[in-house]
Amino acid sequence: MVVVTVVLTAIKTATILIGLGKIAVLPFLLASLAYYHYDLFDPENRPIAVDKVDATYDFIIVGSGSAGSVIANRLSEISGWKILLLEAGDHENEITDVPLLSLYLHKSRLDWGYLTEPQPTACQAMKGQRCSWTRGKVLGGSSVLNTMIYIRGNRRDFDRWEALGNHGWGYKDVLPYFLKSQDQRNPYLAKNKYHRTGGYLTVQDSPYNTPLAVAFLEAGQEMGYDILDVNGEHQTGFALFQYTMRRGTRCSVAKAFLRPIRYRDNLHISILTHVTKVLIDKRTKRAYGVEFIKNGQKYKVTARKEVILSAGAINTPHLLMLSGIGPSEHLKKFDIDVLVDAPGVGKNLQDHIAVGGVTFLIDPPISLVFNRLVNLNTALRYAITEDGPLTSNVGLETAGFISTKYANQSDDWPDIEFMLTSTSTSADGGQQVKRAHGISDEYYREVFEPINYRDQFGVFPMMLRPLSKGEILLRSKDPLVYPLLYHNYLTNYHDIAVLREGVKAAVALGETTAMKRFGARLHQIPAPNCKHLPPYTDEYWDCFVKQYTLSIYHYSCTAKMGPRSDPMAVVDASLKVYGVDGLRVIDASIMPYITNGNINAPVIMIGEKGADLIKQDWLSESYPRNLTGI
Ligand SMILES: Cc1cc2nc3c(=O)[nH]c(=O)nc-3n(C[C@H](O)[C@H](O)[C@H](O)COP(=O)(O)OP(=O)(O)OC[C@H]3O[C@@H](n4cnc5c(N)ncnc54)[C@H](O)[C@@H]3O)c2cc1C
Repeated sequence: MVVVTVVLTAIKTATILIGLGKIAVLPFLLASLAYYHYDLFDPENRPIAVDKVDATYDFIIVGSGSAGSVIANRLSEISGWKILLLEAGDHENEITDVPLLSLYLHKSRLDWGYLTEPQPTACQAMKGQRCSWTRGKVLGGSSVLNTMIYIRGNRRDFDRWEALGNHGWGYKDVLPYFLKSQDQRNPYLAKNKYHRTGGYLTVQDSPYNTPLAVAFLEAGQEMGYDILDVNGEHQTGFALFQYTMRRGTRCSVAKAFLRPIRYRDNLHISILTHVTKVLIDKRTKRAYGVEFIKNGQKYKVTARKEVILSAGAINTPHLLMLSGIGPSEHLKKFDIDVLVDAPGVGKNLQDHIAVGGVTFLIDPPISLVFNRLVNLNTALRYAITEDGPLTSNVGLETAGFISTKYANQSDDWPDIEFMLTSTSTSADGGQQVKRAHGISDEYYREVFEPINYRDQFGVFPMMLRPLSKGEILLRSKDPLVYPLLYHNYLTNYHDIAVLREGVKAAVALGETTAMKRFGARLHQIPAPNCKHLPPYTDEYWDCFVKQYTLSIYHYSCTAKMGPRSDPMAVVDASLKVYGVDGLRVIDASIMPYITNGNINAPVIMIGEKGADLIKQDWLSESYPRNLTGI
């Protein structure tokens, strides 16, 4: 009876909350899960959320994403401190656990649903020329919607941060914080000094790979690259992805860092709570609390020690500006009292973009064709043996870090990451990928519809160190009105050139013997806006990269860390906001430059290190200075 009730509730959640009713196999999947994995369904497993918050806390954390959840865990280790974690979204659910279904979460109620302003330089294949900036609005933040790829970046990223004047952020300083979180389940990797077991965050290999995963590795070797651990000594080369997964299901930060501490009574978590402003004393310039809306009511809560903004690289600068910290002329236009003129807030926005549509058709039926895979058999495999196609991260199987001619070839700092997928845009017949990426009907119809449901693989070349920078501006002083998002992608010609070379290398990968074995051939229908240009020329590719420009959702750097001498720096190396006491930013916003790879692991590291910086400031001298715990 309990199982039946749980299944019915789960189906209701899946259909009403995130609109998954269209997957016919869903009820069966959920029933199998409930039967074999009651623990995953058990609502008692979830972090406990309070209905009402108290009047005051020691620390208030805004946002429970990849950084915020870590901070909530680490600060509440100190039993004498009382912590409040405020999150605009709701709990995760059973569907957010299933790796293959993550695209269904885009544009659902678990996504803020941001769209960029139309700009002519990129996303020309998208509806209204707007890029979809998917962002988690749920306990666990974007770690609940992401594709779980675990990449730490390159040691040079952090050494560059330090060289800018951010003492304590060099690679040797941050490596212990990557290790602190990690529970590496691959026994071979766990043995090397770059990995560790025993942390809260489970990192594992995919339980399921298609034959294409290994073929991609072989293709990389044929192109002259090594197969290596991309989170180890060197980065240039090919590898199967490592994922933040646990036994074939998503290991979000809520699962990793909040569930195990659900009984800590000094941590209060309030969900469906939208913070609208940081309260700052105008005279002393000290942050003393926040204002928020819950159940349609406005509330205030105060902090004895600090307010910590971990609302992510879009919402953190938005909140700073609403609170009077930002470019003064811009704030004045909206009649916002300027407390700190901080010109860097919302600027320096960096993201990783990839080129979509580099699709290869193949002959054997070995790729992830959606309607072939989501069936009773795969549902049972997922539920009983924790593997099978449902554990695939939407086909992302292999990484390739390569250097184009624009990177220093003798250095190990690649400028392109191939995301090699055993599926591609039209393998689901235009149902999910098209919707998630926001591709226009006309573009899809002309380019992809002719190969709906065909066996295919994709090479998504992602540019790692963009020079084009976007910005976030207020649209209104009403905190519930979304800000203006300008991506400015490809406004620096260098970025077009790097991506073009990335596409050429992707085409070359399809020509390797390893891929030709499957009859690989490039899908040739030209991009509609570029068909006047001769194919395979630089002019054609330069046009092509501006069409299906795909954000990889790594917005960052919008409240950057830097020394006081840098007028655009928003926080110092302790992540304290310049010009205000009692306020820190700890999330993807603080990166001065985006890291060389997918950024979830670096943001978790920032959460770990940020929590330690707080402890170092507030705990007595006798408290251990090295808090990495390893
Ligand atoms: C679809 C998708 C796929 C991705 N895939 C990968 C991947 O495979 N690998 C990888 O490394 N990275 C990936 N990323 C990126 C990575 O997940 C994010 O960069 C990272 O989670 C950002 O962490 P954060 O703490 O800065 O922000 P978030 O995790 O976004 O957390 C911010 C939290 O703050 C809450 N919040 C915001 N405003 C308010 C407010 N006013 N009041 C209360 N709460 C608020 C939000 O609801 C959210 O929960 C992906 C991201 C997305 C969206």
